[in-house]
Amino acid sequence: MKKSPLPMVQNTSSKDEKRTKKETLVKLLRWHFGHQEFRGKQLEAIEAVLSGRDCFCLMPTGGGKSMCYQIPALAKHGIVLVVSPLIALMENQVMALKEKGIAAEFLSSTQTSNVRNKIHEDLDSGKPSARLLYVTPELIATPGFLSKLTKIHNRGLLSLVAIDEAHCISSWGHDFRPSYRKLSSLRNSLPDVPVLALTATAAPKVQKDVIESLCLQDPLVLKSSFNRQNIYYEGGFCELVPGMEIAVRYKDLLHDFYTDVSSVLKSCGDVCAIVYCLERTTCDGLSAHLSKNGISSAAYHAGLNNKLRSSVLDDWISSKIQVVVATVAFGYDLLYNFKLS
Ligand SMILES: Nc1ncnc2c1ncn2[C@@H]1O[C@H](COP(=O)(O)OP(=O)(O)OP(=O)(O)O)[C@@H](O)[C@H]1O
Repeated sequence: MKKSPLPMVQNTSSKDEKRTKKETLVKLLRWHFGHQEFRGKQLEAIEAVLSGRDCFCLMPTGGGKSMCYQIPALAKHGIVLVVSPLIALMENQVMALKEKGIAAEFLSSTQTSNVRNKIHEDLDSGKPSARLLYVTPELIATPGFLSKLTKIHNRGLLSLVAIDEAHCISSWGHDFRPSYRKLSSLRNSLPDVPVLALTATAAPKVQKDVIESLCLQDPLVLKSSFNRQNIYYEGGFCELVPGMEIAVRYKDLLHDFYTDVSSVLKSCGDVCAIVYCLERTTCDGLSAHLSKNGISSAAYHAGLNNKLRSSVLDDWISSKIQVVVATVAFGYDLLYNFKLS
């Protein structure tokens, strides 16, 4: 169902008007997304970009980063351009927005030329219906697309550029993507469009690199707390605390961490689990220990060939095995190669 539009935010400055602005934004949040209040630094980020200021926003995974550009798309005339590293993520977000009656599109090589042409026609029209346009950094790097963006901007129709997973721009980050570095061309071509960089990667080196590479000007830097209420830090060896979902224990204080992991898993019952380790040899050793103790498990790391990795992943997803003992290669493959792309 398509909802009728709510009032746009006006560019005003007095205290009363500021309150009205906030109320309007909260109304948009409730009306379109059904959330009662903004979380963490969302409102600050939204207000910053709506006032035309660049913003660097650090929020934990699942912290609600997308709201920081989705609300501005509804609050202001024009299009919000969202740069996202994964087609699967773009597709998911666009689908979810369309279900809420919000006009959003993505452009990717996976679409038929018919679909792409329709989106381009909409963008070329003086009054595009799309409020959010999701694209990959590779598309931004093409001269044709950049000149299209410039035309949209010259018609006063580009309100914000949001760079999701902005840590991909930094070679210090864990997901470096060379095409992200070319995003600096956006600042040159669209000098007065505010840029919002969003990431969950907290390293100061990465933050500095993102801000410099994107040529953010006097950005508002926002950092949400990464403290999770459901994570409990233990001083020594003890049992999982009732009501707490996760307990953190110091490995060095444990007599035998293989045995400890094994008994924690057993106490959790018939649940599936991922145990992350820093080294491949630890994955192999711990997985063998768990299997010997009656917990069906397999190791997963970059030292195994693709076929074996894929079959471990399938076995875990289909619950044939209960536990995967993995290096970070597991999360990366899951997201980028096998199931979600
Ligand atoms: N103000 C809010 N109140 C309640 N729920 C919210 C609020 N903002 C966002 N959410 C919900 O939080 C969840 C995570 O949001 P979102 O996907 O934007 O997080 P994210 O920070 O982009 O995560 P990721 O790092 O995985 O990309 C979603 O289900 C979203 O609807």
